[in-house]
Amino acid sequence: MVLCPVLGKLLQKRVVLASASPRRREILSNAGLRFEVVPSRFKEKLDKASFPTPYAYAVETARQKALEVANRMHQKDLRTPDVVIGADTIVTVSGLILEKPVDKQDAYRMLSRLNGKEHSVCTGVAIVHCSSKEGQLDTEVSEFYEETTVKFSDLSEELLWEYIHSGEPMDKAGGYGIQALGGMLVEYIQGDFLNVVGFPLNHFCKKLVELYYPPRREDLRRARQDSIPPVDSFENLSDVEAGHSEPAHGEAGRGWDGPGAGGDQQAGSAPKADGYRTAEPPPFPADLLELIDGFKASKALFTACKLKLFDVLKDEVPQKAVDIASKVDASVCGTERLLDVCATLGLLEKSDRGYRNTESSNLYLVSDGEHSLHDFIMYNDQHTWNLFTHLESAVREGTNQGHGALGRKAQDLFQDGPLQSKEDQLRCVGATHGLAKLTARPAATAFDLSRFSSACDLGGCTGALARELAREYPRLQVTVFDLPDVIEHVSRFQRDGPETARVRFLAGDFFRDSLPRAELYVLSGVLHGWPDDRVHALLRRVSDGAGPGAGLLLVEAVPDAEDREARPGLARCLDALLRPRGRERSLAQYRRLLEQHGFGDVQVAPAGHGLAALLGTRVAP
Ligand SMILES: C[S@@+](CC[C@H](N)C(=O)[O-])C[C@H]1O[C@@H](n2cnc3c(N)ncnc32)[C@H](O)[C@@H]1O
Repeated sequence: MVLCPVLGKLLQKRVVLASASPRRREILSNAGLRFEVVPSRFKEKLDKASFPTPYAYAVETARQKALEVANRMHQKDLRTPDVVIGADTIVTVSGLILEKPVDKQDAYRMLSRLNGKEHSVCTGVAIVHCSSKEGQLDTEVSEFYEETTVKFSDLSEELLWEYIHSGEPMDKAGGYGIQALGGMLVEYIQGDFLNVVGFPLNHFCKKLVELYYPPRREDLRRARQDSIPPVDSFENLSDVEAGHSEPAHGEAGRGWDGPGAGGDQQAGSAPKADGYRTAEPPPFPADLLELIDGFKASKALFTACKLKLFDVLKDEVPQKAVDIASKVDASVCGTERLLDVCATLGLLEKSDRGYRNTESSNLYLVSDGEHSLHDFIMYNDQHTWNLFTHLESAVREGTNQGHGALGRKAQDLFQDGPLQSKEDQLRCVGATHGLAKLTARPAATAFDLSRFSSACDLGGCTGALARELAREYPRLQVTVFDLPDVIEHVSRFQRDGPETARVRFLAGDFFRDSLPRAELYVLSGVLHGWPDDRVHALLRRVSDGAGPGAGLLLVEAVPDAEDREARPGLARCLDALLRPRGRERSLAQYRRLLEQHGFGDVQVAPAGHGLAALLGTRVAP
């Protein structure tokens, strides 16, 4: 839905956002704008001292970013974009400009500077209108900036470091993101919230009003006597009222009222049944094309990980394609193309000196990093990719396709014990570890568990959640209970920490072997993998071993209506159709399972990333 009629003015145009920021992308797409994303390669290295004000610097950076994309697309594409939007957000405190932190120490320096004080967040925005005349690119640039004042609370060192370790500060100006965890640091703001997130939508719309609905002649005549009234409202404007449909400086005669633009059809341009005029081309389906190409982007990432490109580039020093190609034993032309695609996807930075990892690639894509998702990506490449080639039959038959995709007989999939090669097992363990590292902290802190002194994480894999629990509750001893084939690999995923001594690993089968005694049992991401009879069998065993007052903590993805609308929910919904065994269950169904097995007083809390946590207490039998 187009929320603001003036944005409808851009619907028939090829609009490009010259920014890799997911936050800007979200703000603009939530407002109904359709656009392509082409991250700018302009390096933010203008001499700050040469600008009279910080906002002049932000506006110029935004302008350069947008112009770089406009020029590149004009040279490389058959179609020049109509509008390119560039933006640059900076944080200033006591006259100093803070951009994105380069590492954790830098993030600490920035956040300490902001601690307990007011600072200013300024976003410069450039709207570049492009046209091509005899093969030459012609551009007209409109620019503006928006400033918001933000006040941080007095924050402890501990909190600052905890926030830094969450990884959130790294790709954000000033080292914090107000829309997520960073919101906790902020006492108040004065001004536009979305400006702090990364894009001043309100001012952007006002600017479009200025451009697309310039004052009428009679207004100008009146304005000669009075002063020009500021544009402070855009909600009620329509083409009919304003009598214009192109920017003041744009090409004439291409007016089109897109759906939601609020304009009437004009005489002589018969509307078709789908609402578009016969003579006008329909809007460029950028979102659809992006969706069609989506699998190529995933496969490019999978291939780059398989070749270990990100391992080669983990040093800060940029490297040339030819050197990278020889290190990964691949062709120079193929490697160069893949590197360019990775740079376009925002996974690498490209400069005259070569390619290098972004901060986020160093963190998540290098294969041996503490937070590496390499195994998870490889698992998706090798297993999930194949599984999804069976989506059509899964949808037609309404059954899981694990047997087809994995080449096994259906009944084998319900066997306990090892089903895969050692190499596959290790990859599965690594994949589970990578994901569990992302979700462990919110799961461990969803409830106050300080009343328990012992816990047993059933199917706890490498102990990612167990370690978070031990870190959060200093008197808690945690046993991780998992299959022998898994426990065999866990040492590869351990790092030293003060909690290490309070986490132990025990090999066993939770359907057959006796379960360790504990005050708190944990089942995280386990139950959805089993059909009802197995879930009841497992819960019966847990319930039999738990004394009155013992806790059972469940952490599971819960597919509710809202979740299905979100992308991760959508993917999980299809996963559930394709996975070999197990089933999705609602929050109410999990709650009922707990109660059926003697766990009452069930509390529910969100555990982040679409997961829910449920905590039940064993009632006396
Ligand atoms: C999807 S993983 C969840 C891992 C972890 N709890 C988490 O939250 O990320 C399921 C875990 O259950 C373990 N598991 C499966 N069957 C088991 C059994 N019969 N006995 C013990 N553990 C088992 C698997 O080895 C795996 O580590």
